Amino acid sequence: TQSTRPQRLLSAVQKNATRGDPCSVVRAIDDFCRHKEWAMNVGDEKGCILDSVVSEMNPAAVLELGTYCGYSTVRIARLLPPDAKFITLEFNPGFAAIARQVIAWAGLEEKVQLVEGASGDWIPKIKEQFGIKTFDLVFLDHWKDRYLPDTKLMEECGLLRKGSVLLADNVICPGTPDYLEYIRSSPKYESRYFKSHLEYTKVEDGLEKSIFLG
Ligand SMILES: Nc1ncnc2c1ncn2CCCCCNC(=O)c1cc(-c2ccc(F)cc2)cc(O)c1O
Ligand SMILES: [Mg+2]
Repeated sequence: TQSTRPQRLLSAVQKNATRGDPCSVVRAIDDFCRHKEWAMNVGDEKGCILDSVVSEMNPAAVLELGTYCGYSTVRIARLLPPDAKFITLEFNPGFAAIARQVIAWAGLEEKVQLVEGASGDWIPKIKEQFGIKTFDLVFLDHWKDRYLPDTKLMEECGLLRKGSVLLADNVICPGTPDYLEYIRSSPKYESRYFKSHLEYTKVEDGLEKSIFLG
């Protein structure tokens, strides 16, 4: 049977990366996506911006919306302190199955809790299910028309505290116009745009970093 792109990406990791070495997993995926098949990972250029935000925050609790193959999951988890809580939500079971194996190849399965389901269903249950009060960092990389409703939902569920950071991928391409309009005009957030490029291309894209002011 025909393999899927995530399956071919996983094969490239298993062939070219060293077990237990997150950086070699990141490099293997970037090489595969740049030279063999494009895939919608945050990529190396925006990934460095993600790294700097994670390192600067040293977060105790992180939420990722949209795991895909686990590329950004590995980038984030490799930088977290040992007792940090990291939840990543993936809607597509096929993607989740690949991501689990990519995360395991990197040796980071102990640091990540991959939950299968839709963000809108899970966000209201996170507090009770995972014993998390608030998130220090949320990385939004799922359906672009879910960024705004899910941000409002996280506010309503009390998952954000003064200083929580939302980092949103793809605010230019594919674009999240309603989210940008809200977050940049809301007095509850202080926002900054990090100009970059769509992963593995010359097309403009960027990350929007927004600090919740409470
Ligand atoms: N837990 C959950 N809840 C709700 N939805 C959930 C979910 N978990 C997953 N999804 C469903 C998200 C599916 C993938 C989202 N990402 C994207 O759609 C995406 C697309 C591009 C792209 C750009 C230019 C092009 F020409 C083509 C594609 C680039 C990116 O960096 C992207 O992140
Ligand atoms: Mg993305």
